[in-house]
Amino acid sequence: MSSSNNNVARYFDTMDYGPAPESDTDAREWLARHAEGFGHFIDGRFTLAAEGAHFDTAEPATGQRLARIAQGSAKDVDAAVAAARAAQPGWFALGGHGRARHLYALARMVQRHARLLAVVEALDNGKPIRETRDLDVPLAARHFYHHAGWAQLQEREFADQVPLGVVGQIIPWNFPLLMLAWKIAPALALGNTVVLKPAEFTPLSALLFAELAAQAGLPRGVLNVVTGDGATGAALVAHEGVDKIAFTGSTEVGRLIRTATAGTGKSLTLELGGKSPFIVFDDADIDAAVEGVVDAIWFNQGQVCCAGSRLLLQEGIADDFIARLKRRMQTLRVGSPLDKAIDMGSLIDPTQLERVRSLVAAGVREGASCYQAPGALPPGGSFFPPTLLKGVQPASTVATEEIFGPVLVTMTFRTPDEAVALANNTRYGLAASVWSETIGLALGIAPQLQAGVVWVNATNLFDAGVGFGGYRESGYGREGGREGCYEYLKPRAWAQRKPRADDVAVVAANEAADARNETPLALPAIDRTAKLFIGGKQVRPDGELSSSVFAANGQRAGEVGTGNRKDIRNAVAAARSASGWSSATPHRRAQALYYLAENLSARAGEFAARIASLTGVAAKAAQAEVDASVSRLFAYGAWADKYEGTVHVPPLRGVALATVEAIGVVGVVCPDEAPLLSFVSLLAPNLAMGNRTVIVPGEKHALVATDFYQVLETSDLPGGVVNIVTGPAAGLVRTLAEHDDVDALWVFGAKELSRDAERLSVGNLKRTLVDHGLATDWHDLASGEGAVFLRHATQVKNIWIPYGE
Ligand SMILES: NC(=O)c1ccc[n+]([C@@H]2O[C@H](COP(=O)([O-])OP(=O)(O)OC[C@H]3O[C@@H](n4cnc5c(N)ncnc54)[C@H](O)[C@@H]3O)[C@@H](O)[C@H]2O)c1
Ligand SMILES: O=S(=O)(O)c1ccc(CO)cc1
Repeated sequence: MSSSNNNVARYFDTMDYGPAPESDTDAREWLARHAEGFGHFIDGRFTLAAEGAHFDTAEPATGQRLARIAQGSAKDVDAAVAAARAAQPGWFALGGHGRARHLYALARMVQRHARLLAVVEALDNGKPIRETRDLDVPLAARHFYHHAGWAQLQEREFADQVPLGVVGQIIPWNFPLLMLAWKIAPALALGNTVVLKPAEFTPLSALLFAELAAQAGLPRGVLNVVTGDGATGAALVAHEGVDKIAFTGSTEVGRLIRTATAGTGKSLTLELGGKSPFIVFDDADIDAAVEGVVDAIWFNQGQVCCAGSRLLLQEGIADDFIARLKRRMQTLRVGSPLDKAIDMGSLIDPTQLERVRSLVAAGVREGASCYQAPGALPPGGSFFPPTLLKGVQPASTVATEEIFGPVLVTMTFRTPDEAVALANNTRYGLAASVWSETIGLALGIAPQLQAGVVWVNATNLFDAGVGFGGYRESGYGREGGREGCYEYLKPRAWAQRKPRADDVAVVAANEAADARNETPLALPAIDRTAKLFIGGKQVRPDGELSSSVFAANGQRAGEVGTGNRKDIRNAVAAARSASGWSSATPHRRAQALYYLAENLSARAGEFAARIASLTGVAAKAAQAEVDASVSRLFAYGAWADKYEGTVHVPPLRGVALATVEAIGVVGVVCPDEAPLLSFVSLLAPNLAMGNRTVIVPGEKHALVATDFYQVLETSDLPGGVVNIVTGPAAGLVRTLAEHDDVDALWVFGAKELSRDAERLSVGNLKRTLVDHGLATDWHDLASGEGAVFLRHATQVKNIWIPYGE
């Protein structure tokens, strides 16, 4: 036998792979054309950095210098925002079809240059070419195709919405091209223009994309790329000409951005970290689940925010599962990113390598046993082997901290309830994976998981038509699908809101009444101190204090309790324990809302008199407010069983169920205007969608809300679903915003209240809906009622269910 035959025979013995390198010639030529250094991409061309600063990036897999990148300054950001601002009206004026053509051209462009993009991405990030070629690039193209479709349909599907304007987008290094696509495709499709800041480690695919997009005819200024580090990102966040910040990255930086944008009126979406559970029940297809784990934690070296990094095994199968997993780990190949036969490439950078190493060491110190796949790692880069930590305590560092590397921790559970408790034992809520051959069990677990995405017998499935995003401290907002589009739009009616001028509504209504020669209703002779309403009962305020509420004619109309921090805490505890409301059927919630409407209607005269005396509006106007409130309760009763999810059909054999879930406990602060209607308009969508509320009525006319206690008491709402705390809004907003058991906060009223709500909600990253002091016309259906409130009262969970053999 010849020696070459001998070699072939050896491969049959070992079943080993030889190297299969992808050519990097085109990528190196492109880099060579920019050897002098890249500028920022502003207004359709590369522009020298205003202050001339540059930094070098390195190839993670070799540590060698890769490119010279401009460090963006505030001046560069300014130029990019100015270009985006100048381009935005023309871009929107192109119309949906015009933008659809451009998005379609971008999709085709990504496909035409797929190989170059895949190689540049692998060089820049250190991830395997197999992943950039087969996942990142095709999925990026799919995002442009999908959003070309939304652009085409915009005038019909989003007729009541307008674009936000100029959007600042900041992305991380783990999926540089894909994150770019997730961000810019919806923003551009819906008529916004963009300033994008890629991560400092991986700016190349964004620069290449911008260059190619200009060649593909994207109008100048529509997409601008400013490179640089966190300081550049911070300058973009701070820029007054930006209408929205869309951020993907760490929870830590997400918090900084929440604080920096608070009170500025900028929209914000945050896609943050995760510590996702991978739950395997004892009736799962074990070999399939082992493959699932490989994909969940060793894909992209575990630098995946939705990585299934906590393996939760049912006790009876744990030993067998771990044994099979270890065998599989021995076959994983770590190597050069451009080698088509490897499974794992390099971590992004030596600092990340060091962080992963030290977290694994901490895990071992905390008592975990560590198993690492054997085999030499390539020299030079930031390689780390597939790692499994066993015997991990649920409260330990490695079980709670996002490692963002190829490190899996494992724990066991006995019952489904224990599995859910362990899975939800995290501050994050990005994704979860459930493995069981019993479909009823898997689909019963999915709604109980606090996560924006649940994969059943699968992991890491994505599609442009299926929204992606987190619960809890994994952030808010969705990318992809219809819900992702709303993140780049605002209601047309809200775009016209004007700053609230105190008493404007009352004065206008009085003038209108005078003009019609109507007499305001007489002041009812009531003088009592209204208590608070907590846990279904009227209770005295903790501080035993009250303050006067005055009628429009200046006379004292009554007293309301002055709620304090402790009252809010009691109200939140009552709301927390009324969790049954969130799982009540939509039919039940609808019935409760109709019944509230019935009870309010029965007292219509009483409420109209109260509104007229407190606000000074004419009898007819007061009656109209009560009628509108009854109608609003009906409207949300109607929506309760109609605002529901969708079945997506992504390109795989299976479906993704977009389910609409309650957020939990929502704090609501009401404005003074239209005291009954605004109160009902903010309460009812929350009730309809299953939230429990702690509601602070507008201070000035709070007696209207305290009269509502009787409507609540004669309703069939469980105690704790609606809690009402009267008192000065400023302090109560602060307490609600800082409370970690409040999941969302809606604040309508003075501008400063919005700022405080946003700034102080940073602790548990609660979702906020605030008006920035802009008055809402509560009588106008487009402004005061409907889907925008329902969207804010819910979060979408996508449950992926692949099927077939
Ligand atoms: N939820 C998701 O969809 C998702 C996706 C990918 C990554 N992530 C998360 O991203 C993190 C890893 O990425 P990273 O290390 O690049 O995150 P990072 O937060 O450090 O950086 C992300 C981006 O923010 C910029 N930045 C840093 N400081 C800033 C500041 N003060 N103001 C504005 N911008 C600033 C960076 O330059 C970079 O472009 C992980 O925590 C991971 O979970 C989340
Ligand atoms: O969870 S993320 O890190 O954002 C992420 C995005 C896309 C993909 C697609 O392969 C994987 C992970």
